[in-house]
Amino acid sequence: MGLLIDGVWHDQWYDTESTGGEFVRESAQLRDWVSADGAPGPDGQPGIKAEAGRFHLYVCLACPWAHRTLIMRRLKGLDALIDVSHTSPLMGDKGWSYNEAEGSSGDSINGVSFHHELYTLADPHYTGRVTVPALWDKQRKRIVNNESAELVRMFNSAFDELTGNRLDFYPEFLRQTIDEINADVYDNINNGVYKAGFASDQAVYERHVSALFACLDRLEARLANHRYLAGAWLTEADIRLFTTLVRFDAVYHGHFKCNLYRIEDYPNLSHYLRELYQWPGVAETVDLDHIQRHYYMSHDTINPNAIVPLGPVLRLDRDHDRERLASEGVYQG
Ligand SMILES: N[C@@H](CCC(=O)N[C@@H](CS)C(=O)NCC(=O)O)C(=O)O
Repeated sequence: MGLLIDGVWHDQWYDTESTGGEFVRESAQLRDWVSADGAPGPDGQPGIKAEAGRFHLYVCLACPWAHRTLIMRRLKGLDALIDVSHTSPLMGDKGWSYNEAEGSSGDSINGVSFHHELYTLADPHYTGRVTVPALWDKQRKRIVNNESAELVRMFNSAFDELTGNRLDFYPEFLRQTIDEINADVYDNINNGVYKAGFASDQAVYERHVSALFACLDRLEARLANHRYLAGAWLTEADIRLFTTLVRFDAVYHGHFKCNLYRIEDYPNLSHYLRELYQWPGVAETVDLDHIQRHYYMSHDTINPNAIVPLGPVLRLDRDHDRERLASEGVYQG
């Protein structure tokens, strides 16, 4: 675990002392945008034209942010257009590695041993955290974008002409609802588990765990009469919630002490989780072995002996009862 300062790697745990025990996530810095015609991104980010075979996705299979991009890649039929390398699940003192002996795929594009080398290949003076996912441009030999929320949006539409896949996970008529849900879910759940788990102060931990479970209660109520978060359509909001839910009972409940309840204890959330897990293509993106090994073996301030628990047994392929609610599936643009 560490970061680059002026292109030099420093092994350093998150600094929660200067923030009163709070984990504060740094914003992603690389924000160029892949679009169908090379047009700029929605906030004016420099655009790059979508092309088959030009981009490579670097992920860690354990990472919930990277997992969003892997699901979108699969559901949008991009597997043949965007190839992938995955890191070792273990994040050691040099950060993410491509050590095949530990379960990485290796880096088939640049042949680097450590993920931070990709950041300094294009910018030898890079300063900041070195994160997955990262989308690599083979032509310009640099990371295009390292913000998963934006990669999800690009994958949703930029390659449609090339794939013929018109599934729209962010349809115009649902955007306001999706944006509102995303904001709540990001702050209290996706990032909420990290704010609880990395807190180094009792009161800070308690505040974030309380906010997390208050949000889970809101979602549980919503899912009583909505098949998906935005209603009858499956959208990116569901994909973004799924990657945290699927890690919850296996990791966040124990390792991050988010343990008032398990997802299994919520009737609607647990059945919803199983429906999404069983959605064609999704289960193949879930690697619970990498997920558990990553968290329990990479955070030595939290779990110094790096013992990985044997349970829980999740059985995500059990039946679910979500058919009782109306579904429109994914909107076709
Ligand atoms: N905003 C980024 C966050 C990505 C992120 O924090 N990834 C974690 C893995 S789960 C990471 O690489 N952390 C390394 C670090 O913080 O040093 C995104 O959503 O893409």
